Amino acid sequence: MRPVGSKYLLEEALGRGATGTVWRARVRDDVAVPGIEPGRPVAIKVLREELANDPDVVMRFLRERSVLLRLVHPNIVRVRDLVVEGDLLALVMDLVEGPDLYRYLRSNGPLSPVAGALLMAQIADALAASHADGVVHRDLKPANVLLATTGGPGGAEQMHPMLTDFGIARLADSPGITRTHEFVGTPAYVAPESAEGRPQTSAVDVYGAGIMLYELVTGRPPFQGDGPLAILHAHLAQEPERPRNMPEPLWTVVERCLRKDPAQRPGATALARALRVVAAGIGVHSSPAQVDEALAVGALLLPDPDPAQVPPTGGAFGGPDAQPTRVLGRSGPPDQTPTLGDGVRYDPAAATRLMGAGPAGAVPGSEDRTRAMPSAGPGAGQRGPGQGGQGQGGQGQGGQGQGNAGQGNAGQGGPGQADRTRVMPSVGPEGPAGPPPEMPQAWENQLRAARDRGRQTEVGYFEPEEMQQLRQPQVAPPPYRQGQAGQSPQPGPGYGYPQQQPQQQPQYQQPRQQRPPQRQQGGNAPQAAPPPYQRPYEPAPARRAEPAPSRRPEPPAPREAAPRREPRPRSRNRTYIPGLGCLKGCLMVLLILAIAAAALWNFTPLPEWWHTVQHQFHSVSSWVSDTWKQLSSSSGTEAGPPY
Ligand SMILES: Nc1ncnc2c1ncn2[C@@H]1O[C@H](COP(=O)(O)OP(=O)(O)OP(=O)(O)O)[C@@H](O)[C@H]1O
Repeated sequence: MRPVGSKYLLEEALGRGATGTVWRARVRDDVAVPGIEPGRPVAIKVLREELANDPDVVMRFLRERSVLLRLVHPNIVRVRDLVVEGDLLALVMDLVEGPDLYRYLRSNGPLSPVAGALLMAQIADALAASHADGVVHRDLKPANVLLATTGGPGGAEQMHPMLTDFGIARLADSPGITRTHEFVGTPAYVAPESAEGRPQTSAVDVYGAGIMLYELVTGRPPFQGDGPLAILHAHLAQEPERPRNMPEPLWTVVERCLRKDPAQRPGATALARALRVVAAGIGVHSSPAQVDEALAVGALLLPDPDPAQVPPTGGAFGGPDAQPTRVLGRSGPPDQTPTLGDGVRYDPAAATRLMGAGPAGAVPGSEDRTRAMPSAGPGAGQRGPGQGGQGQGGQGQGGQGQGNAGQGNAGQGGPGQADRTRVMPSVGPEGPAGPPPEMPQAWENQLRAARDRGRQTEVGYFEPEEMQQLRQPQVAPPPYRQGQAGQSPQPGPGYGYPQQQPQQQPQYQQPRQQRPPQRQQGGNAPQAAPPPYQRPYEPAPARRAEPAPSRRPEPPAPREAAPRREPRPRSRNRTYIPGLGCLKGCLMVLLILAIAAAALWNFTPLPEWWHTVQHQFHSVSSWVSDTWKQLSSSSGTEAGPPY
C-alpha cells in the first residue's frame, strides 16, 4: 500500500481517465478524517500532473472545495475530502462497488426504453439538485455514472445509478490548461454551444442527458464521426433521427433535450418528471390514462426559464484575441495524420487528451507539462512542424485509457519527473522507466484502449478556420456514419457498443393496437415526423416477463400511416444460401470428431486396448466354440455352435 498525502493509503488502481487515476484506498489508522469512519474503503481520484501543476487549477480546486463537498444527493457520488499536498491534487469519494454504466452497457447491451427512462430520471434528479446549487457537470456520459449494486427484494440485485466527476470538467477548464479554441468534454456528448465556444448553462447537461438517453436505449450515441471534429460537426449540423425501437413519448424527450438551441431545452427537474411519466406510459402494464399522459409529455418539457450559468473561466475559446491553435494535437498539414513523437500515428478521434501549453507558451509550469508528457522517444514533447510553437505538452498519453494505472509515468523522463513518479505510484510491471523497447509503449496500449472506448473526456484544440467551419453548419461536414433518412444510423468502428445479436437486443412486438396517426402531442411535435406511437411496447421476454397489457378498444390506424422502410441491403460480397450455415456447422462438427478420433487413436493407448479386447474376444469365442463342440460330440448331436 502506498501513502497518498498524509492521510490516505492507496490499495489498488480502479481505473484511469483523462483527468486522473481512481484508486481504491483507505484512511490511515493513525488519522481521523471527519465523515469517514476508520477503515472504511474510499475511492481517491488523483488528478493528473498537468492539472496538479497548474496554479490556476489548484486555486480553483480550493475554491470549489466547499461546492463539491456540499453536493449531497442519493444519485451523486459523495466527495468526502479534497487533498492538496505538494504536487498532489486528489478527491476522496465514497467508494461505489459496481461497474460504471459504460462498462455495464458494453457487457449487457442496451436497456429497454422503460429501464432507460427510469435510470435517466435518477440522473436527471442528480442534475436538478446540482443545478439548483449552481453546479453544472459538463461531462455527462455513461462512464461517469457508477452503478452501485445493492440487494433488492427477493435477493435480486438492484442497480443504483450515481453520477460522479462533478466539477472535474470545470477544473480541467483552466486558463492554464485550456486556451482559446478549446473545449472540455467528451465529443460524443458535447453540446453544440460548448463545441462552438458559446456561453454554457445547465442546458449542456440536459443535452448530455439526451445523448445518454438515446445511447442507453439504442447502444450508441446519435452523433458519430471519424474524429472529434466530425462528431462536433454532427452535433452542430445534424438532426438526430428517431430510432426504430424508441417509443414516441421517449423520443419526444430525447428530441427536446437535443435541441440545438439551449434556450429550447427543458430543465433537469422537468426532465426527471417527464421521464417518469414516459416510463409509466410505455410499459406493458400502462393504463390508458398513463398512455395518454406519456403521449402528452411534450407539455412537461417546456424550456427551462432559469438555467444555471457556467461561470466564465478565461479559457473559453473564440475570443477576440484568439490565437491559432491546433486540432487535438494535430501537427503538420491538415491532410496528414498527426504523429506522436517518434512518428507513431495516432488517432485524434479516439485518444484521450488533456493537452497543456497553448500558443502563448508562457504558462508557468508549461515546460514541466511538456516534459511530463509520456515520451515515446526523443521526438516526444518537441515542437512539430506547423504547430506554431506548441509542444505536445501535457498530452499525457501515457496516462490515458484504461488499464494499468501504473503506466501513467511509463516512458516519462526528464527533470522533475522523479517527484511526480512518487506522487502517482506505479504498479505497472515496467515501472517508471517504461517497458523495454521491443514491447509496445504504455501509451500505445492505452491509445488502443482509448480508441476502443472512444468516449473519454477531451480538451480539444482547433484552428481558427476549423472553428469557423464549426460555426457555419451549412458547410458540408465530413462524411458521417449516420444512416440514411428513415433508417437507423449504423454504428461506426470505434464508437458505439458492440452491437448484440438482434435477438439479444430489446425488441418490441408489433403493436396490439395503433393510435390514429392524426394524434397530436402537446403542440410540441418533433422536427422529424416519426412513425405514430404504437402502444403498448413490449420488450423481449429475456428482458421483461410481464403479462399482456389491458387493452382499450380503439379504431385501428391505417397501416399505410407508418413510413415505409427500405429493406436493409445485404452485403455485396455475400451470397445467401439457405441452410448453408447449418451445413457448415455439421461439417465442422464432423471434422472436429474426426480429428479427435485420430488424436485418440494416435496419442492414447487405445490401439493396445483395442487389440487386447479383440484378443480376449477371440479367446472367449474359441473357448465357447470348443466347449460347444465337446458338448455336441459327447451328446452325439451334429449341431454347430450357437453363433
Ligand atoms: N467513486 C468510485 N468508486 C469506485 N470506482 C470508481 C469511482 N470513481 C471512479 N471509479 C472508477 O474508476 C475508473 C476511472 O474513473 P475516471 O472518472 O477517472 O474515468 P472516466 O470517467 O472514464 O474518465 P474521464 O471522465 O476522465 O474521461 C472508472 O472505471 C470508474 O468506474
